[in-house]
Amino acid sequence: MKTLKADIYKTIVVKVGTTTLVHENGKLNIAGMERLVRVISNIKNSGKNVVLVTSGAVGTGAGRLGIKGKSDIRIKQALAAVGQGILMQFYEKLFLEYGINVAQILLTKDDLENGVRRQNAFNTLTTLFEFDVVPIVNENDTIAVEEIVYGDNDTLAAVVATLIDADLLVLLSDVDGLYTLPPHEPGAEKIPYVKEITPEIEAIAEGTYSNLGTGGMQSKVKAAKIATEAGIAMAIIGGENPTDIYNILEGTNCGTFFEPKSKACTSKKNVI
Ligand SMILES: Nc1ncnc2c1ncn2[C@@H]1O[C@H](COP(=O)(O)OP(=O)(O)O)[C@@H](O)[C@H]1O
Ligand SMILES: N[C@@H](CCC(=O)OP(=O)(O)O)C(=O)O
Repeated sequence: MKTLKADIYKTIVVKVGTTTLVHENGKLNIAGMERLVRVISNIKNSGKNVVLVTSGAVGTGAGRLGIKGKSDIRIKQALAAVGQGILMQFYEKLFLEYGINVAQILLTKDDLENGVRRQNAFNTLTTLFEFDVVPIVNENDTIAVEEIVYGDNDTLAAVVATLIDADLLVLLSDVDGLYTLPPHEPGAEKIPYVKEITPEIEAIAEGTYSNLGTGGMQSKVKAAKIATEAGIAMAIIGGENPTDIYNILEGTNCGTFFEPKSKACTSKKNVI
């Protein structure tokens, strides 16, 4: 099935979830990260702007310190502070193998809703594009509590995509799309194309989460709503096969594709 024409995607936000980056034991999935970095580097070399929104700081920190099970917010913040550096060190090493420069950007909800800070985030991201750098974004977990937290990077990625007026948002997860039921349940079937996010689509996203992930499918559908309403196409694909991003860029459907509303009908949110 065909989706949209490839060359319309000039600016792409790729979000990768903890489940793709970190093994169940908290150690980094080196092969998974290498595959992802190779694909992003190649897309960057083809002349596109790419932002990588990465999760995995809490999971990586927990693996390094040997902390198991679900933790409260204070512990998670400390684990994220440990894990973020480990993640960035790894990304730095892998991207450099392909000659790609990266930058770390840590944001909170407050930053993206406040006019001056939002403008500064926009300026930094777009200037990094001018320098051909891949910005690597995560939530600033140290200070992101309750009122100012997105809590899941799916929403953060969608808001970043609207900030920079991206053309495409791709979410990589441990599941290769949105299913009619939680995917381990009998009879669950993948939904390849979502033309409109109806209450029925929102309802099927409520369900179980993986052990490591945060928002589950619910936050991915919420992200799709934010993105498509801003005229940005979105896809959910399996994190094990990041080369599927090429298929989406070529207009071939894989995973679940969410059709964007017409950009002409949406306001440009980055004009401040
Ligand atoms: N209808 C559904 N379709 C697909 N996945 C679902 C559905 N309902 C619940 N899920 C769960 O959502 C999980 C993916 O979200 P999450 O754990 O947050 O992963 P990630 O770390 O990739 O963001 C899957 O492991 C799956 O079990
Ligand atoms: N900021 C957190 C990410 C939380 C999150 O959204 O995780 P996930 O559901 O795996 O994308 C971290 O780096 O661990």
